[in-house]
Amino acid sequence: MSRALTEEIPAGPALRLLRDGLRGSAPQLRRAAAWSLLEAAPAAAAGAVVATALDRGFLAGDAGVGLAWLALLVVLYTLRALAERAVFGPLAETVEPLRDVLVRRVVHGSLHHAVHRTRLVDAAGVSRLTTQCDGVRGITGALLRTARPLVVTLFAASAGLAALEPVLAAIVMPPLVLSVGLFLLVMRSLLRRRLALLLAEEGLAATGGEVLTAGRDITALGAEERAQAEVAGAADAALRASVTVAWGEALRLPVLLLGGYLPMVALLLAGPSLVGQGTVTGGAMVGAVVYLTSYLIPALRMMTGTVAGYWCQMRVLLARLALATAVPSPPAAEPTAAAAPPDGHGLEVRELTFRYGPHADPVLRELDLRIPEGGHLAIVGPSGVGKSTLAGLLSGLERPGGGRVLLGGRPVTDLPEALRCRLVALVPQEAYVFPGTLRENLGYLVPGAEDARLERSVAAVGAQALVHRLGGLDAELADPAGELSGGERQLIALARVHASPALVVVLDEATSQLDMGAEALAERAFAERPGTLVVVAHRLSTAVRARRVLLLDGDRPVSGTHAELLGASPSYAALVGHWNAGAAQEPTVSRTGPAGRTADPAHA
Ligand SMILES: Nc1ncnc2c1ncn2[C@@H]1O[C@H](COP(=O)(O)OP(=O)(O)OP(=O)(O)O)[C@@H](O)[C@H]1O
Repeated sequence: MSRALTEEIPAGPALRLLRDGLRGSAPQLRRAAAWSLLEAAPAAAAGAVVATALDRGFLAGDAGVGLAWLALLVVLYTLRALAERAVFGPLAETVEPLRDVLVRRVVHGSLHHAVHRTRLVDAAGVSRLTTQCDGVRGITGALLRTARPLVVTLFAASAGLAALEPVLAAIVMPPLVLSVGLFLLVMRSLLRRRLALLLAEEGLAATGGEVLTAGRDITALGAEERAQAEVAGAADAALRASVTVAWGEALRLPVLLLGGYLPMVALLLAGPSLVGQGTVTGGAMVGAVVYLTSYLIPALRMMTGTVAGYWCQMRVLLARLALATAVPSPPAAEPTAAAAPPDGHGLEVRELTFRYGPHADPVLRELDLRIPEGGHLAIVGPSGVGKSTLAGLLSGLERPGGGRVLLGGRPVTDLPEALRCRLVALVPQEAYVFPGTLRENLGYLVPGAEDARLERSVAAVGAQALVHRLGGLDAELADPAGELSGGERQLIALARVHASPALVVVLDEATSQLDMGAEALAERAFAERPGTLVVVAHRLSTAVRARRVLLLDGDRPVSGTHAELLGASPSYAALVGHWNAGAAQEPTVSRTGPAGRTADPAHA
């Protein structure tokens, strides 16, 4: 087995994931263990009961006594059936929370990778992972149903045999203990071989699937031989892995022979002379055989077969989940730097460079920009030039590839996340309104806020009519995406951020679905709110209202007031011309905007 393969299925994270998933289920597992003791009653007593039934009943010529003792077995098996039934409750209460923990990990990990773009996350991948969570739940349930009674049976039958006749236990136990030890030793290699087979089979299925779906392309490119070689290679690998597993499985035989059949032969060889000498009774001999054949040998067979198989599948699934959901632990912050709050809420961008992939062209290249505390900047530029990217960088959601983004003199991405989320709010174009009451939605960034504060923000951004129509702050939004228009959702998101304590607000086309009047009102509300405001402009009027405008235009970003840029930048003038042409469809844009606020070139 290759080293790479073993590394692909690390045990540590898989076992940690299982431990985390079972952490809250200790009481349920204790309850299941308690029922297991009752379940073990027949395994502990069967040999002794049979021995007594023989010695005192059937062999002593009193069949009634023998039958009475055998009736005790019926009682014990009935108790075991009741215990088996009762154990399902705690088992369900164990495996369901385990599944929930795993699904939460999947969601958390997927969101983390999607947000930080550290891994490609698609719906099919997430759904595959949640199916694997179900797999772990099922196998854990199966393991708890099989491995738990198996262990209990091994101990109970051994103890029963020792109590029945120590001489016979001395014959049976040493090879049995040796075989269990041997199995635990070979289990590791068996597990590795089964894991290798599973991976090889998956590899074969994946290669075969790819070749089948790309059949036309393969024919068009004349790549039949190569495709055939790839499938044949994967099939060979699966075949080799199967042979290795078969050899590994063969190890079960010596384990069974040593632990099960060798004691049986020893009992049969030693039995007649022991019985003849009167060292043991005939009933005890039969009782020992009952322990061995009815409990110990089946338990050994189960341990080396079914349980090992379940455990192997479980390890694979858990390892997959652990790898897929692992998120890097946040870098340790410098203690003093992390503690220092930013000095004010002005933004400064120094030689900022950003690209989405290591080999992609930079979206932003060595950009310099200053937005003083309380400043109001509009970002404009053609589609795809990097406006939203810059908005994400200013908010600290993206980490610069080169250069720095400083908030109050401190790199914005270095701020403790809770502080950054309190200080900076980004409102994207796609407003998110979640199912819940309007109050919960509006107060999401200020938990426990008084209604008056929320209502002030609602009024400021012009959402009163909407809130009134929905039925006030208590109104329940069951399906916001279905029952609210895009513009209405934007109004709620705007009011939510307006009510928040954020000192830096970045609106990324956050008013794009409002009409011009509503947009002007909302922007004025934010301009009048204390703090620094950055608006990615959807319309010319936004740029006109801002104190300063940044035009992103390829490698030559320029900034100034609207009037300055109109005179100095042909690109800006062209953009304005283009906007004006588009605005002819909409109500006229005045120089001061509907809110009557004149752009002030004197303030940056
Ligand atoms: N997650 C991403 N991965 C790779 N490339 C991206 C990603 N997001 C954006 N880009 C690319 O980066 C460039 C800038 O995108 P951005 O969304 O910042 O532009 P924009 O100016 O806001 O565009 P628009 O006005 O159309 O919203 C575009 O070429 C875009 O395709």
